[in-house]
Amino acid sequence: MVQAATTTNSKWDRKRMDELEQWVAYHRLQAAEGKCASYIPALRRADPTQLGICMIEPSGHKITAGDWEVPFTMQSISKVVSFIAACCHHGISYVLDRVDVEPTGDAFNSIIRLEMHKPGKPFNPMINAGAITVSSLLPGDTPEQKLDYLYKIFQKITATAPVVNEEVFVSEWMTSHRNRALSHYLKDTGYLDCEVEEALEVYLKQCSIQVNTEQIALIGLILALDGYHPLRGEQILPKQVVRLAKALMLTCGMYDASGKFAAYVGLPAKSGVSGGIMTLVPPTLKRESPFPDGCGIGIFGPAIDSCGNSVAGVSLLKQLAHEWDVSIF
Ligand SMILES: NC(=O)CC[C@H](N)C(=O)O
Repeated sequence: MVQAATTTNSKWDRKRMDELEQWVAYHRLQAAEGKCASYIPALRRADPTQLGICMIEPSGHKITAGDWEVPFTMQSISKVVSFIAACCHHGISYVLDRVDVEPTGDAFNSIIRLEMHKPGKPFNPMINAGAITVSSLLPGDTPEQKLDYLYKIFQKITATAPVVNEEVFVSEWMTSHRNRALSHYLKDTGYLDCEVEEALEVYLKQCSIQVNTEQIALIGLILALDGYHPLRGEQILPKQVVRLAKALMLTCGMYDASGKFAAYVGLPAKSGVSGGIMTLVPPTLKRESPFPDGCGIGIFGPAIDSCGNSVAGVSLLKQLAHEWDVSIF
């Protein structure tokens, strides 16, 4: 049985919470530098001044600050879960025959490299082209069956049944011309395992799964522990698959800002255009670390920058990584 994450009140904990609250109050102001995504009409209405964070340790202990309970859609954070799901079913080499593991330095929805390189294999599963290929690889003959496989993995990690935000899904489905173009191109070059509209339905529904920072932090925690679920006391995902996913998060997870994020924060992370960021601190031998046993981190701050990353979220993470010395490097 999965225990609910708990909140304790030790002195040390109070200190970490107080620091986090102060940082959230400060970095919330940075949101003015960004804007809520507007190319998906339903995301336009988010409150750009919101910022929240949840951190979960292997004990289930939770540290939170700001707007951590606000629901948002996973968007590209879901790409990590679908990549893991496809690898769990097919094995790593089958998936990597169809999507590469190289960063692009281009925008997340860029189409340019598909035609510039032969064969037109998508560069990595964290950009839209690669993620749509991965969604098409999920097992099942229909979008429902493919999503069902993905939902089961989501549920195993978070102990909650995924809920798709239909409004966000429909809003993107109706306007997804670029993703449709990418999907047609992938179909033409043989990198789609089902029909265009089916792959798109799976991809856009997985992007529309509604979460809050706690669920995102929980997924991050399982990744930090190489697939081990400490609250279930069980290895729920294969170690090699999780390690590969983390390498991809580090090199490609923040799109064309992944290099800067690795340099200034130093943690594997994945962002989404709704303003979510999933990141994690692996267990460390440095016992003076505030998180020696590791932790998962979920962030929500809907004002994003030109790369599609939460402005306030990234700036909060820079301070947190610096002050608490949690970079993996
Ligand atoms: N960066 C993102 O979060 C992109 C996800 C979004 N659903 C899209 O395909 O455009």
